[in-house]
Amino acid sequence: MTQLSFPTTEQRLGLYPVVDSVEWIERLLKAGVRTIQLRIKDLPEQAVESDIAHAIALGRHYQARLFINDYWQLAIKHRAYGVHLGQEDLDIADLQAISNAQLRLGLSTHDDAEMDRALSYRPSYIALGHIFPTQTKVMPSEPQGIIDLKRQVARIPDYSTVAIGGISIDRVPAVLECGVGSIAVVSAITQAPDWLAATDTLLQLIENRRANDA
Ligand SMILES: Cc1ncc(COP(=O)(O)OP(=O)(O)O)c(N)n1
Ligand SMILES: Cc1ncsc1CCOP(=O)(O)O
Ligand SMILES: [Mg+2]
Repeated sequence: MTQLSFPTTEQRLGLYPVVDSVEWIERLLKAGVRTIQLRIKDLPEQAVESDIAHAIALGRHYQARLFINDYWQLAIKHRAYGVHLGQEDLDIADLQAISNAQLRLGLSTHDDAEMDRALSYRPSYIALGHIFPTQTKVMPSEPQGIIDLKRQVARIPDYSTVAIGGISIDRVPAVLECGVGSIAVVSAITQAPDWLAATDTLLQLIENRRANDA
């Protein structure tokens, strides 16, 4: 087997919205977001291919870092910037194919053992979480919390890291204090009464820049 190797990505990926439609991808790219994930769950490949292809084309147009969740074959086929996989996905995905295609790889971790496993693949980034309780995904484990996040980020100071799970705007300063390079959010944007205002505030807090008026 050839050695697995994945391209690096920025150590600080900044604000990282995770969304479930091309409409959200387009409006957030227009607003100035530059790291983003399309996360469509549990549909057959043929039902999602055109949305995935469209999202990847938009990512390219806006020169953004567009990650595809789960659907790694389609991400390879349409040449996405990167793929995000969880621990269960690792059991079935062909990492060699992702490496051969030179897509960036992001991996989820929930504890030290999962981080050790993830590090053995030398991915482009490591996601940590869920940090706080979340309504967006049913989680089998307890939230990690801030103290564990800080300890785990300190374990891998040279890695690109992403915190996810229950991160509301008011929790962002405490999460940034942990030294993490990126904050992934779903509901802080998609459930906000004013998504553009929320995106603007998150960009200011995390990247020290303003959103474009959409
Ligand atoms: C940035 C980021 N972190 C974690 C996840 C969760 O991935 P996974 O554990 O595979 O769960 P699903 O998202 O597939 O339900 C993520 N998508 N993005
Ligand atoms: C996909 C995912 N993986 C771990 S937590 C989570 C959902 C995060 O959503 P929210 O930001 O709304 O808590
Ligand atoms: Mg997954």
